[in-house]
Amino acid sequence: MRIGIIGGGSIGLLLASHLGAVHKVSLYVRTEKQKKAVNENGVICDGMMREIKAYSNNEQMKEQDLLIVAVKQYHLQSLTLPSNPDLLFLQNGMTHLSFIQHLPNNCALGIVEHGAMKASEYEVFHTGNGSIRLANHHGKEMASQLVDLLGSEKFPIYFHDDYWNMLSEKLIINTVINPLTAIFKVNNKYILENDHIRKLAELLCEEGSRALGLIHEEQWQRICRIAQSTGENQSSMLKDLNEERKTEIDAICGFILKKLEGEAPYHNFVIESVHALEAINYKGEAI
Ligand SMILES: NC(=O)C1=CN([C@@H]2O[C@H](COP(=O)(O)OP(=O)(O)OC[C@H]3O[C@@H](n4cnc5c(N)ncnc54)[C@H](OP(=O)(O)O)[C@@H]3O)[C@@H](O)[C@H]2O)C=CC1
Ligand SMILES: CC(C)(CO)C(=O)C(=O)O
Repeated sequence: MRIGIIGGGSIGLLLASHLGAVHKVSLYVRTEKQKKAVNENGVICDGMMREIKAYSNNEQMKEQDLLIVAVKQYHLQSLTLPSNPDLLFLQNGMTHLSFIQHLPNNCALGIVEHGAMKASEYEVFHTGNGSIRLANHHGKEMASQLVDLLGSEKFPIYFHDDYWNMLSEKLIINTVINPLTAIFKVNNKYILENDHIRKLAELLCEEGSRALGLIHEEQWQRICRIAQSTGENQSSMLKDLNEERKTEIDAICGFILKKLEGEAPYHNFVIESVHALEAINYKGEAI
């Protein structure tokens, strides 16, 4: 299968390395510097090199059977996607649903439960072993076929029959753990270990569950399990702030706030707080 991966970040490089073992993978990047680096060095994941061809956006994109979109939510609008290949979107959050709904392509969605950290233009570390879940969105149903074609024992991929449930169950985790760990600059386990952060986490969980039609008590138990199992990790939002990048706060917490028509005071507070931290980074005011 000819697979194009758009975005040579942590997830794009991780996927290129794993899927490149079996499929013809092309990596679409937006800088000449990264294109040159990948074409000269391949993609290296945990020290293992895989030869991958990198292209600038749009070069031969329409010849791919499948395009996997691995850019951040806030970069989706910058993409020009050809109308024929099947598309698979892997973003955290849920604001991409409005972007996807108008696309003429067959579209599927996925959630990534791996941890990955980009170390250079062509190198990535697989920091948390997990799985990927896929569900159909619109057009020809392709998710179960992709599960069979792309999954392996080492890199498991599972089918989910309801994209809304699949994304909601990931979103509720991110809307609680990510902003609090980013604001307080703590690893995930502090959601449980610090009584004050825990109280705020429960309040965010209540708002998030209400917005998504999920049962609060069940979701709180899931969040506790994930905060424990990923206890030593930095959340992706904390990493974004530490590396002075924009965060996905609007795609994650902003989706909940919009669903509740602004009636979510704790979400409102964390959204403004994370934007304040982004602005402090941006202006170089951090102390
Ligand atoms: N990292 C992780 O462990 C996990 C990430 N996710 C989700 O996966 C998605 C991707 O995350 P992640 O890989 O970490 O993000 P990164 O920021 O590491 O990578 C995103 C990449 O997209 C590239 N990009 C942006 N715009 C374009 C464009 N127009 N054309 C081509 N490339 C473009 C960026 O390029 P440039 O470098 O030039 O800016 C960057 O390399 C996010 O929604 C995230 O929430 C989900 C679970 C875990
Ligand atoms: C599950 C969790 C919170 C792990 O860190 C995550 O998905 C993230 O950091 O974005």
